[in-house]
Amino acid sequence: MNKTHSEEYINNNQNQLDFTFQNLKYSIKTREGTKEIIKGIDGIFPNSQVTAILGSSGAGKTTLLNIITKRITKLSSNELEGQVLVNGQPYTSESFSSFANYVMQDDILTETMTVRECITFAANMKVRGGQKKRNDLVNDMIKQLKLEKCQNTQIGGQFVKGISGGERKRTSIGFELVCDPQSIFLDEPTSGLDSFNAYILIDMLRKFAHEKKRTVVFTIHQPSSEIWNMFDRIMLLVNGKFIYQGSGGNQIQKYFSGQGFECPIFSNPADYYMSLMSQDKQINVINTPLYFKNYDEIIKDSVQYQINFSNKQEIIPNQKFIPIYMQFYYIVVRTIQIQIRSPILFKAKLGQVTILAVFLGLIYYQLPNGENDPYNIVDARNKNGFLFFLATGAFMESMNAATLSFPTERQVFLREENSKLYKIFPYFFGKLLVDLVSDFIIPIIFCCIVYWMVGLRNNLEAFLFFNLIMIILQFTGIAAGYFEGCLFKDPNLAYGVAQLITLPLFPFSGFYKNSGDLASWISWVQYISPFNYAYQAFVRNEYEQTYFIPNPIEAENIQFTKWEAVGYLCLMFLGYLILAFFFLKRSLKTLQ
Ligand SMILES: Nc1ncnc2c1ncn2[C@@H]1O[C@H](COP(=O)(O)OP(=O)(O)OP(=O)(O)O)[C@@H](O)[C@H]1O
Repeated sequence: MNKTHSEEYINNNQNQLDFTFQNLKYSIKTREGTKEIIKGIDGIFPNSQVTAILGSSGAGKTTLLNIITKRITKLSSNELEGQVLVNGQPYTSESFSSFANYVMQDDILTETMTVRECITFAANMKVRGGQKKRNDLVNDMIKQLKLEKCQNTQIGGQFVKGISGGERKRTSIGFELVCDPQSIFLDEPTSGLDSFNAYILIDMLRKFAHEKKRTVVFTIHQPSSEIWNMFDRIMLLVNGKFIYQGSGGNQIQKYFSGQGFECPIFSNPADYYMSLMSQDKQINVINTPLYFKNYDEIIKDSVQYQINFSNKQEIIPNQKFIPIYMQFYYIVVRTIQIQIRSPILFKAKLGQVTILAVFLGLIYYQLPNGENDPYNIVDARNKNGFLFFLATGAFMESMNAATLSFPTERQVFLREENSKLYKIFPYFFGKLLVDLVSDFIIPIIFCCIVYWMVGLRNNLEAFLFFNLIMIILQFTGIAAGYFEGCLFKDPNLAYGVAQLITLPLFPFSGFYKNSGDLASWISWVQYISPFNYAYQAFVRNEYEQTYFIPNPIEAENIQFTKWEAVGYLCLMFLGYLILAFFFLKRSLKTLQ
């Protein structure tokens, strides 16, 4: 062997992963008591093989997969015991994602993205190398999964019809497989697929295992006999314990026929063994202890032997985070794509703002500036009412929209975070950047209409400062919305609580009640009210030069300069963002 070949041999060997588990027990605490789900089992998922886990519903297949993939960890509400290793080494959920991927039962994908864009996003986030390499991988994956016809169709969801359930499942698989992980775990990958497409998929996974020496493990219900014959290794699980673990094909048939459970000719072995495992039949309930006894006597030692001699080579993970700035870039590009795909949202906002601006402009049309009647308190009060309306309306409008943003994307975010596609920092700030930029134009349009219609101070500097206040106010609203959205996972709850937290701050704006008249025990609230700072900035900006006597700046007890007020709004913006980031980080949990 020359040097290159020997290096390649070592690398290939190091990339072959054997997952082993010993004395694995898992139980959960319920109101009725402790429920044992996995009952002290040993096993091995060898590299270069396809392992299928079968069992009746509720046998513990998904739970076993969730434990091996580190989606289940020890909590106060459960008990988890035993050793789970890869190549003889323990691993964490973080390190798992550097050499393995997991396709869960639920296909959580971004609804407005197309099939190709979804798979490309995963490739961009996890595959190192040039764009050409990534494009080739994506093209290959689309071809292998037979997704060519729908590659440019949006995933779709509750409101938009998109791809079919089977195509969705295959896209989910492509999303994980495109990164060429050293091992892949799949929970019921064939559910929703017709028998032909199920066959194609398992064949593809088999080639992936055999040709690339990858570890492939999945749970499966009702495989056809053609699919059954493709399994290298089969695990049969009944009530959290194995009744068989070993090679597929003739060997499993020999094992069971040796015990008097002969699979009838011309019947599908999978159906036959599933019928043996069903706990709905009385005869199986009677036979189950016998299955376990035979397993302990005939199979257990050989599994132990395989575990002892499993691959112990050092692992060289092949999936690493791309640099943070690249993660940020791809998040930004995707968020823009999502926003462009929902032009209705932007148009609705634009329409709403324009109509509102004209409406307000008509109601407050050309308010007097006090030149002809400086003592007219009603005129000054009308103008203040308008400024107060802006201070609250602009904030609430942007906050409400932003409140829904995180909860509605939560599942996708958790799924991608669990797959370690990106870190929370680029996700959060990538989204924020797009939201801020797209919301930049709206307040400017609003100001251009309303400022001159209402007849506010006829001065360019005052007009520009008015725009600045509106922009900062909208940004603060977005940050407040992020905070409330990160606090709750349910969009409706987040929206409701946002109103509950914000509405009580209205009276502390200085308009409804003069800030100098607030009782001392409650007057501190004005300092956490964004409406107070916005209202003060608007009033200062408008009445810096005025004919009104007394000057409303004094009458309204305005304490801050306009720059100070805007500065405090900026601080609130930062404060909300820090809180939002903290709660988003805290909300991270392992998807099971
Ligand atoms: N958090 C939980 N709380 C209560 N019971 C649970 C919990 N998680 C799992 N179980 C129970 O554990 C058992 C095994 O669940 P699991 O999802 O692993 O079964 P499964 O073999 O994958 O079933 P299926 O084929 O129907 O998906 C079931 O009886 C399930 O109800």
